[in-house]
Order: sequence, then structure tokens, then C-alpha cells
Amino acid sequence: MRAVLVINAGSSSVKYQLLDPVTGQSHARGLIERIGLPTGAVHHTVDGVRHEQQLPVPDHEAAMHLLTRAFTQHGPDLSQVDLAAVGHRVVHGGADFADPVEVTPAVLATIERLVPLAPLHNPGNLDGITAAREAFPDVPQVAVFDTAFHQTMPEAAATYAVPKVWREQHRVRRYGFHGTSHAYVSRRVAELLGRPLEELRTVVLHLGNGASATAVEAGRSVDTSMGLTPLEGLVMGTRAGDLDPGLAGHLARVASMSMDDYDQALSKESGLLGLTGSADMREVMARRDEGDPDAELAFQVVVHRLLRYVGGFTAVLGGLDALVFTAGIGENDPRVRAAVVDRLAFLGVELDHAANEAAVRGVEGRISTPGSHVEVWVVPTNEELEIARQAAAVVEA
Ligand SMILES: Nc1ncnc2c1ncn2[C@@H]1O[C@H](COP(=O)(O)OP(=O)(O)O)[C@@H](O)[C@H]1O
Ligand SMILES: CC(=O)OP(=O)(O)O
Ligand SMILES: [Mg+2]
Repeated sequence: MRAVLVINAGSSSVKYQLLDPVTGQSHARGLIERIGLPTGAVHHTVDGVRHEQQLPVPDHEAAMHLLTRAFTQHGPDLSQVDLAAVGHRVVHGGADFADPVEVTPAVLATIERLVPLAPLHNPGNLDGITAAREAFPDVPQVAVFDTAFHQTMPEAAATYAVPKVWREQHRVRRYGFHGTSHAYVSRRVAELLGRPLEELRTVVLHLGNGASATAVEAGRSVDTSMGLTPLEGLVMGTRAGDLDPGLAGHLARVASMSMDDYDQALSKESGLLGLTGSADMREVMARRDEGDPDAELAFQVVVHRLLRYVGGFTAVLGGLDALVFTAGIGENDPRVRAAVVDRLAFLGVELDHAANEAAVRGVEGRISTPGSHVEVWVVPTNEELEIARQAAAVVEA
């Protein structure tokens, strides 16, 4: 069996999947969570059976040992697998990587240099690579960057109107994230529509814990809602998204707030969590059903921000052929989708309400009516498959 092991290492968790990059068949998948906390856990799913073990996981190196042990205990036997590559999700690749690359010491140094721009993500990604190199010393390690797909953004979309020295010395510009997902989903919707990618103007809404919108023209990212860091743009689980840059100075003056506290609050204590006390959209929607006014306001703010991006990106694209929802919220929450799509009626968009209700839990399907001027789809993302394909392509090249 020829396969790629895909590793998505976060700060406190490692998600992994062993899959065939050609057929897309998944042989096993797992999650090692609460790394560094007293109560960790390993979940390993193979042949539809889920094995779970509770135990503390001190660090990423320990997580990688637990990963190999889960394969030894529950299969498939990795010694029988022709492991073409280990593919790693790396969130920030700056302007240095427009394509996936095999990991070398120089690549590691660049990812390390970019840590200040993705402090929630890059450190875990680095730990994952280091630990995987030790666990699989003979297998090529390939880094696949969230930022790579957005390297095609025109200067007009990528440039902040800030002093030249910031732009030139400190590489201050918009990079964009979730690129693997946006690339996969925009290609998949072209396939589903049976139309050439070159002809399509698509807006992809990736709504997970982190959330971003991307305008895709002829298969290329031309604008995206995240910027220098994964903080800009949409309202997220714990991140605020867009705000007035004047806020930092204001809080420094009126509350003597430090930059570290400000960063921490905007990345970990804002978004849905800041508005409602819960970062989880399921919980927010359940509270909204109970008439909680904070949950209602959070829902309205989320939808309003989405509308601004869909409307703005439609103008950037000069029209819209397809609107696609993906990731946890996009794939599972018909009410968020309906609230956005119903307000796009002025574009001739028409929601098929029954299809919208039915598109949950991994269902791929059209949720617009046959008469709608824009095709609206739910397309479950598959970042792991996209990473496996890209990693396999790098080692084959
Ligand atoms: N049935 C659902 N209804 C509303 N939101 C959901 C549902 N299922 C999952 N979600 C939301 O999806 C988000 C997580 O998305 P996901 O793509 O899994 O995140 P991650 O970025 O961690 O991969 C959470 O806010 C979660 O509440
Ligand atoms: C870049 C980013 O926001 O990633 P995630 O959604 O995994 O937090
Ligand atoms: Mg995700």
C-alpha cells in the first residue's frame, strides 16, 4: 500500500490521517488532544472503529510516539505501508513559499522566522515536523502552507496602505490562510458544476474555528479576508476579525493595556467567545434558540460580516458564479447559510430551503434553486487529501 501520512499539528493537538493520495481512500485517522495538559487523549479510527485512550501527552514528541503506537496497536501496520511522504500543514509560509516544499534546515528556519506572524499556529507546526522527522527518519517530510494559494493575489489586494519601511523591512502585507481548503473546495465545485475552472468566479466561505472568505477567479485566489496574520476578516471562534486599528492605541491610553494583553484578547478571548462566552457555534446557536440576546447579537454580527465580504468579493470578481460554504459551520449550519444567502436575493440568488436543511454532516450538494443566478453549494473541505496530493507531487517531482 502506498500512502501519505498527513499531520496537522496545532498548539495543543495533532490531527493525522493516513491516506492514498491517488484514490483519496483514507486508511486511518486520529486525533491526539490536550497536549501539555494533565488530561490528554488519543483517538484512532481504522475501518470505522474508533479506539480511544485517555492519558497525559506532555509534548509533540510524545504525541508522535503515541501516533506510531496507535498504528502498531490498531493498524494498519506502518511497516507494511510504502510511506511516500509525511505531509505537514504549516500555517504561515510568508512570501517565501508559493508551493509545497520538502523540509530542509533552511525551510525550518524560515517557518521559525515566521512564528511572530502566526503565534497560535507555527510553533505547533514546527514541533510536529521535528517530532515526525525523528519518528520517520527515512521518509521525506513535506511542508504544505496555508498561505501558498494566496500568493497569486494581485498587489492591490495584498498591500496595506502603510509606511514604506513597514512594507519593505518588516514584510507587512496581506498573506491569507486556509489556502489548502480554498484551493480544494474551489476546484471541487468546478468539477461538480462540470465547468472549466478558468471560467468561474467563486467565493469560498471556510467557516471553522478559524474562518476566512476567498475570492477565486479562474482557479486563482484574487482576494481573501485574512491578512498579515490569521486575525483579520470574519468573526471566528475566539478571534475578532476586522476592527479599527485605532483600538490598540485607545486601549493603551485608557486602560494602559500592553501589546501582549491586546494580542491575547484579540486572538483568544474575542469572536464568538467574546460576544457570548462560548467559542463553539453549536452552543451559540442552542442559546440563541433559548432566546439569549447575546447569542442573537453574535449570530447577527457573524452574518453581517459575511455579507460584507461576499458583497465586496462579488464586486472584486465583477460578478459571481458560485458561492460555496465549507468547514465545521459552513458544512453543518443551515441557518447561517440561509441568513447569508437570503440577503443576496438582489444578486438573483435563490436558496433551495429543503436542500439547505439536508446539507449537513458531510453531505456535498447544491443548495440553490435551478433558477438561481448564482450556484450555491456546500462542499465539505478535505485539507488532508489536498495535503497528501501536494506532498506526493513534491516527492515524485
Ligand atoms: N451542527 C453544527 N451547527 C453549527 N455549528 C457547528 C455544527 N457542527 C460543528 N459546528 C461548528 O464548527 C466549528 C468548528 O469547525 P471545524 O472546521 O471543525 O474547526 P477547525 O478549524 O478546528 O478545524 C465550531 O464552531 C463548531 O461549533
Ligand atoms: C489559519 C487558521 O485560522 O487556521 P485554523 O482555522 O486551523 O485555526
Ligand atoms: Mg479546520
